Amino acid sequence: RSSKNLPPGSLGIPVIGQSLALLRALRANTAEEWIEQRIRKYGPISKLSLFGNPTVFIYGQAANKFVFTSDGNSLSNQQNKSLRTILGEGNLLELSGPDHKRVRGALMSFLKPESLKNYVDKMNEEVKLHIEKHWDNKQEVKVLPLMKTLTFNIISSLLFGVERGGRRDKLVKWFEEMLEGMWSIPINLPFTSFHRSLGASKRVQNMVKQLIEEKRRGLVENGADSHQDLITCLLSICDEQNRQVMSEEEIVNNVTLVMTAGHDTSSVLLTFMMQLLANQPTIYASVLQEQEEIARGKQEGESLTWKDLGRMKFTWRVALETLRMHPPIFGGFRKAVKDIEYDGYLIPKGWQVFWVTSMTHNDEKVFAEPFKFDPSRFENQAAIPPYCFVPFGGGPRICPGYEFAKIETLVTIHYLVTRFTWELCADNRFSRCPMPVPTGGLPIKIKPRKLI
Ligand code: HEM
Repeated sequence: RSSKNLPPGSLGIPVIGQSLALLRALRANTAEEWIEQRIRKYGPISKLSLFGNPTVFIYGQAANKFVFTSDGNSLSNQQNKSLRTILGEGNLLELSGPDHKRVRGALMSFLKPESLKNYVDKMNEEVKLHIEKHWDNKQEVKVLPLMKTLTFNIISSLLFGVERGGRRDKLVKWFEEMLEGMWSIPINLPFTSFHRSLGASKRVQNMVKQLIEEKRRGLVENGADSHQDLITCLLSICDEQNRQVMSEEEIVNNVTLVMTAGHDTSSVLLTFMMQLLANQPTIYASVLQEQEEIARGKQEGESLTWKDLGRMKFTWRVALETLRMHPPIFGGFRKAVKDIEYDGYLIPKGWQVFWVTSMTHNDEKVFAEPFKFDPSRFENQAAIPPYCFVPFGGGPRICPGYEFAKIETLVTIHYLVTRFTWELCADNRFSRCPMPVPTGGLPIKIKPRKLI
């Protein structure tokens, strides 16, 4: 045991600790203040108890670097038990060392920009169909639920090759049931939400197994394109001995993870972009100008291309600034694999380490006037100190869906901005559950617009 002391703070009431206080603050959207208060009381490093585990909260550039770059020998990934059971033990979040590298490498072979650039057309088609079905001829829409539908459909089509129809409808229903219990207490009794979620997860996983079988047949019998979707791609990746790099169970677990990790996050980003654009007329005008220039160069019905996305520089800066101010992921946990000394204190083996995204995002030493919406901060991203802008995390576990999220965001905003004008019907408040949810799911009044 180290001679260092534990950080200041209290572990609170057994089991419950400070979990309810944090959850209450998240729901009231005062979690940042709640954390500021802790810092004023205990300083930059403090102990508390969250979700049944003793925890050390740390923040700032050095803390982020420590969390994101520590290898599995000092900090391992720490997910709650419900999430782990529902997604399955072979999901990337549970893996470390060579297994993490192997599975992540396989996922990246589909999610890297060089592969994804071939799917802009497909993304484009999903977005246009979504707008025809849910936005055209409407006066009022709720943005968040629609963005969830859209991002789910994009994932179904691009990653699983499940197109519109009965199968996709079933998948979305089970998937939503599965999500409900992911952050629940892991008690498996017939009336608990964890139990319902586990049942839904079985159905989702069975469908993925069925898909795997179909894709395997497609590859063997019909010589299908190995890059037609994520599942086919994962089935085709082999090592030097020609053995499949990922087991079937790993494919099932990771396909379910990607569905979960890529769905809410992107829909939250799109929703807050719509809100911020409605509140920022000058920025909205610049986004519109950029998008109209691209739209004017297109024939009727012509799809956006990878090159077009490369020209949407200002729009992407707006997305980055939205992520700075409203990061979908509030923060996360790691687990100390051994006793660790950090900043003069002891983090004992088995304790959690808690990091919070907005601590550096709202730090005026890093981002001047942090509460001002200013996309120009991202004109020179290299000037932002490392480990300070972390909506996608950092280090070896940095979000592998970054490029996927970027493409779907740019394509969606292109069509929404060029085809509609909108005004907000509710206030700008939101709560976190744990993703940010704006009042009423962000209802807006929309009007169609023509290209000028
Ligand atoms: C705006 C959209 C998104 C945001 C803000 C976001 C944020 C994050 C963050 C913060 C992490 C790291 C968590 C940690 O270090 O503990 C992460 C990991 C991950 N994300 Fe995303 N994400 C987004 C979109 C996506 C998409 C579209 C996909 C899939 C297509 C995806 C798949 C994943 C996966 C698989 C991991 C785990 C990586 C690992 O452990 O190595 N994400 N994401």
